[in-house]
Amino acid sequence: MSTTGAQAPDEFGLIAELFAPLSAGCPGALNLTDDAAFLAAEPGFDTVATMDAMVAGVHFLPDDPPELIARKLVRVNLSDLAAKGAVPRHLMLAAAFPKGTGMDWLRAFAEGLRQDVEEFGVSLIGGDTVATPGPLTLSLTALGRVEAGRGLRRSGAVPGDHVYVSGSIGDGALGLLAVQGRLAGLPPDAVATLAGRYRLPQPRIVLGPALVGLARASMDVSDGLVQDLGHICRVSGVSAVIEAERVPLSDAARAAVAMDQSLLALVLTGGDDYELLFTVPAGAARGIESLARRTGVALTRIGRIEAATQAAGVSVVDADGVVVPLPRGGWRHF
Ligand SMILES: Nc1ncnc2c1ncn2[C@@H]1O[C@H](COP(=O)(O)OP(=O)(O)O)[C@@H](O)[C@H]1O
Ligand SMILES: Cc1ncc(C[n+]2csc(CCOP(=O)(O)OP(=O)(O)O)c2C)c(N)n1
Ligand SMILES: [Mg+2]
Ligand SMILES: [Mg+2]
Ligand SMILES: [Mg+2]
Repeated sequence: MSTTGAQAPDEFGLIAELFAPLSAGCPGALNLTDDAAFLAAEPGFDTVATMDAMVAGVHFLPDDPPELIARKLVRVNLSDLAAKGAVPRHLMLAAAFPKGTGMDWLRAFAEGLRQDVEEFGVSLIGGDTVATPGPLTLSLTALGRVEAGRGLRRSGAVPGDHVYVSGSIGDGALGLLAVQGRLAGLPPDAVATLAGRYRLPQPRIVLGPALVGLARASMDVSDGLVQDLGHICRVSGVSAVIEAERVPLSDAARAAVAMDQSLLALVLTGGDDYELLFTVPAGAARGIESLARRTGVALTRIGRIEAATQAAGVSVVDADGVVVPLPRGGWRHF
């Protein structure tokens, strides 16, 4: 690689050394030496395309480890593909690195990408690399495939459906508090677990495709459980009730809420979960149980779909059926 010094990246050397090896699984990417990549259309499949951006200070902390920033970027996108029932195939990365970013940082970032490209069996087929006077800004496009016409949508929930969520809710939002040192009093192993869930979400890439033909509506939880279920409700023309005590909490999150009850609202609305939220007909409970066993992912019924009441009407009720007041449903950038 031609650089003017060990720590001075050069745009084309960077692409050749750090990113081109990640394209190896896709011959049409031409080793990242052309204007664009060529992807053969696959008969019988729909291509599913999604894009999420991440900005330092907004989605992660500027001094988070570069490997984990890269892997979180991959995972938040694969989470969207999983939510559509799609199997991930290709990634495209637009990266705006702050001027002065050193080669060590960039190598570590590419190493994180490499780990997840390998783990999830995808290829980096293109992108763009620029320098910015602003904060680190990353955008990833993820392409996947699903049997034609069978992809899962946010629309399709009907009154009487049961609402399910995968894994546990609230760890990501609590994890941000953990990495900021704002969960003093929590045992160190719980702090570490929550921090890990914030920095390295686990996209449900096996569960998502297995929900095809089973879920009536599906999305991933990124902004916050309540707000995101509101999106399903709005496009499905229904409302929903979440029973707060049914929402699955990890042991670490349970310990945090036991320490400070006010954290329950953060669990329900804080986001950064990257779990799947879906509805199924009431009679599908056995199918869901066996799916949970097969995938090893906990699937918990947290509520029900009802006829539309108000716009995006999601209410959260406690064990006595009393509405739990929440200041907001989830994260909003604006
Ligand atoms: N700047 C944009 N240009 C085009 N489409 C966008 C833009 N921002 C968001 N979208 C689209 O709006 C929809 C909702 O986006 P978003 O709330 O970010 O979904 P998610 O939380 O799953 O990433 C998606 O279909 C997304 O592709
Ligand atoms: C440093 C930091 N502050 C705050 C948050 C909380 N946060 C920022 S964006 C966001 C929502 C998810 O990001 P978004 O860009 O909306 O992704 P999408 O919903 O499009 O998948 C959350 C919960 C965070 N992850 N990191
Ligand atoms: Mg998005
Ligand atoms: Mg999503
Ligand atoms: Mg969002």
